[in-house]
Amino acid sequence: MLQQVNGHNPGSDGQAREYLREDLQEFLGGEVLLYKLDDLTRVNPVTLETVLRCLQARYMADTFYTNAGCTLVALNPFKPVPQLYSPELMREYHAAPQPQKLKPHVFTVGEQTYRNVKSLIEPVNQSIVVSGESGAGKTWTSRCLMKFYAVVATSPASWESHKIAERIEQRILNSNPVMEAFGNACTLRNNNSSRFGKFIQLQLNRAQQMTGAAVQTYLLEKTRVACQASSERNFHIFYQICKGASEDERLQWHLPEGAAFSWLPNPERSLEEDCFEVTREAMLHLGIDTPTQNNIFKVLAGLLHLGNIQFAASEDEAQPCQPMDDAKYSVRTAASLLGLPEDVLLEMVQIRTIRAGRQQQVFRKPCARAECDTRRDCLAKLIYARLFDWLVSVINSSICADTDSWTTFIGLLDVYGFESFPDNSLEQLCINYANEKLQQHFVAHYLRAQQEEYAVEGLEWSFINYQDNQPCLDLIEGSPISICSLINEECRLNRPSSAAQLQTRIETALAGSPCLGHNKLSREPSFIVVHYAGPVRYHTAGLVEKNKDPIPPELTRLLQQSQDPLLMGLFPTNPKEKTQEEPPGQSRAPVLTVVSKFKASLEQLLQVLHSTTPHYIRCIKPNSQGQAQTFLQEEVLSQLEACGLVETIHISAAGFPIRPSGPWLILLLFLICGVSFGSLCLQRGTGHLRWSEPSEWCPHSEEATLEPLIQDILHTLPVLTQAAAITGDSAEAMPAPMHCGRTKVFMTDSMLELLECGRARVLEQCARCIQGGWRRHRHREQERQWRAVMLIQAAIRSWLTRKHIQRLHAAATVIKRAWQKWRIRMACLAAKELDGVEEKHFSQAPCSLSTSPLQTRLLEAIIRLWPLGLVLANTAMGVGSFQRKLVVWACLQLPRGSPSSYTVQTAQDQAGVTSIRALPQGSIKFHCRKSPLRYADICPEPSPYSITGFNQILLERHRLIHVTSSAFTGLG
Ligand SMILES: Nc1ncnc2c1ncn2[C@@H]1O[C@H](COP(=O)(O)OP(=O)(O)OP(=O)(O)O)[C@@H](O)[C@H]1O
Repeated sequence: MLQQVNGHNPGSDGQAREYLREDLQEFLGGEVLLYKLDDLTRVNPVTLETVLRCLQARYMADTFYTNAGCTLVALNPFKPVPQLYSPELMREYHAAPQPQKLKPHVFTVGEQTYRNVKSLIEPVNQSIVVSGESGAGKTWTSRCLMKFYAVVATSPASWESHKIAERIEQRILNSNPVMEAFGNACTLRNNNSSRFGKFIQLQLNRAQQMTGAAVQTYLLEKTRVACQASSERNFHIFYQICKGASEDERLQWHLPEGAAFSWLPNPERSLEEDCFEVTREAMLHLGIDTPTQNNIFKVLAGLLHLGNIQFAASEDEAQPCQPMDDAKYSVRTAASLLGLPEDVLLEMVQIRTIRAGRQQQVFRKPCARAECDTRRDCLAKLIYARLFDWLVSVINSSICADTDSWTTFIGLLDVYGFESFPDNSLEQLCINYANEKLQQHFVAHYLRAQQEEYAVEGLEWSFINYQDNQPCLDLIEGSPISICSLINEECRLNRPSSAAQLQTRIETALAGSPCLGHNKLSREPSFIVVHYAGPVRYHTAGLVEKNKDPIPPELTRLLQQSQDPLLMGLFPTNPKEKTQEEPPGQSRAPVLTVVSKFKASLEQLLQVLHSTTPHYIRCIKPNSQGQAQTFLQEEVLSQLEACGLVETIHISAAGFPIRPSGPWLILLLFLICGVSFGSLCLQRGTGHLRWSEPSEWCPHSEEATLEPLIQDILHTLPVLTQAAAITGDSAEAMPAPMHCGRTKVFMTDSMLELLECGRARVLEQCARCIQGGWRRHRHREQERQWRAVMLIQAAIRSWLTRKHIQRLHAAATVIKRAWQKWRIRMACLAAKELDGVEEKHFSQAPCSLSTSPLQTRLLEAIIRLWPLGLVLANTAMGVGSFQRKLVVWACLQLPRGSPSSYTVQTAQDQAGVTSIRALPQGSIKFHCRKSPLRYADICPEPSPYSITGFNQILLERHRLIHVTSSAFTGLG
């Protein structure tokens, strides 16, 4: 046995009951804090009582959302909880890595669907089915979801596109108050009850931004325009115009303050939905300008006056019934507001036109008082239904995106809740039929399909009983005989319908159905249908007429004569348009009854739902009085029973209710076991893995490949489990079950959690590995770049140095030239400094000497004796100036070229040589202390001389003679 419900083998009934009682006591009396249980699958045992107690505990702790496996249970708080729906919270759920780990919320469902669309795993389109009884909070929930998508599915790309997206979202949100004003009404169960069903398709583009929306409506309860149950009200819009119109508008629309209208019951009740300004504002945003709005409200005022036309019974059948005295004003006003001639309007209501015979001769038959009332009501219903449809089309044209601008959608289905009144008719039958269909979708999609799949896949599964409503659906819509088919047949038979006859037909033809009942004590003809949400008794009186919904053709023709611009648009005089109002015999098309039209639209809706991944939100009404903090167990219990929540939890808890968010499992298998991506694909909604090419399916080969793969994972599990236990990731250290079917892998939520942990670890390792590799690569790259930078720097430096040296050379040349000039000048100056007398003689001597070979020889002889010569030259006595010079010249071996290349200075007043100077020998060299390379830290070799040349002082009196160069350090 693979699964056991609540952990027990179904043994004997008594024993099982005993176990259950013990479990129940243990659970309820135990330490478990019920309000902390976010998921009802953790309730143990799963019974109505435990589920109820858990929901109650959470409700009293102001926790309104609870997971129940695949379903979200939403309890109506009946009080404002603004912090629960703030944009910040929406963003928090949107940004959360795993929104499922946050507290259960309608935003979790919203985010999950949004991520599913993003993941692009088939089926990409999503739908959210919001169900529950009237007043449970379906419309509120849908509104919340729309606001959520308006916040999260916006375009952050550019300011302009953001503005466009904002405008679209605003329009989509503005459609709510308009549709609620025209389609909602205050009923006994809900002050703002939707009197129509709607499917809102939120259209997303490739970037998953909301680009538009489309609204599909179902079965507006148009009878409410002319007939309201006691303590109920007409559609909100009538009260809005009566309460919110300005003085001018009141005059125009003939709505004086405090005026009584028979179709406006309970006007004294003030609701927050009566806000006329909100509706007008929203209409304006949707592109309905003020003149058109005024036209609409004028027509609605006309309908209110039409309702005040009461007829007096005619004593003569041949004479038409006349309106009562006080109704004449109403006839006049209604006619003027509807743009119709007063007499024609009255005549059309009073007199029926009959066509008979082959020539289609026209006969006029005055109607009885009741029929006059019916025709009047029919006129009002016809106008209101057309107006509502027109409004929906205007809304759609305002919010709908071009077909090529959106690729995916999220559908929100908000249909009227299950209804059961003391007096139920065709409207309730249709509403409850729709609810049965949706329940069937849930049962088929989730409860039955999942269990059947386990069987097909070869898993051992102990089937859980659930309430399958298929027999009920068979009773209502089945083929060949069902309630719908019988009612339709009555319509086609074109005979006076009898309520008793219809009851008998239904009872006889459908006697075998387990869902058909009959209250023998009831005197009124009726039948009982045992719906999944409980038995409902439907009265057969008027059922066939309502199903026919006959619209006398003369009424349509009347409205085609209207001079009112709005009615002219609603009732065009288009001969091509063939409606069901055409007299029988002129059209061969089968008569479209209300039931057949509704059935067709439901089928269409179900087709859409089947093509999407469904998500379910069950709204629960904690009490029928609409009071906060009041949890009435009995009322909630009946709702839990009705929606089969306990069965859902059973299957979710015991089964494999994985709802993965993306291709994580494939990735995990790929990482852990090396499976290629192509070989597996994930089937969303069920959370099952299957092979990607079912056409090439070969069970044996597949099993052969899949089985070891799964075994590998199962072997990895203990490791994962231990790691999870160490890190405290998962509370349960026991390996969770995972099973391999023929073509799919099945696993539970805890298993999913475990695998998620393993995947996170593997991904972390991979990330580290990638990071290491990347760092190494980056380091190498940086080194390469560093070297290149050095090279470039060196090249630039050497270029700069070359440039600098060239500049220095140029400068040196300039300096050299200047120096040479200066030296010559200095030499001249130096020469002038010397003793002038001897100079004159002496200056010629070298020239003569230089030319005389004798002198040359003499000099060569003396040259070796220069030290002695110097001494002689230095003696003050006995040696003349010229001789002294000669001796010095000879001793020092001074060059013989230019006579100005040396000077011998003598003192005038003193004997002897004062100084001997020579002009610089050789070239001037500049040495710098620092390298001209800009950044190089290189010092030149220290040089003993900074500058050579200039004056060589060979002999200086009063000092020692240095035959070395004087240092001119300052010139460096
Ligand atoms: N989450 C919520 N927070 C606060 N109030 C809520 C919430 N949900 C519902 N309500 C209250 O309950 C009322 C009924 O809710 P709503 O109109 O959504 O019910 P419904 O299921 O759509 O009913 P119907 O089928 O008749 O249209 C709302 O007008 C609102 O006052």
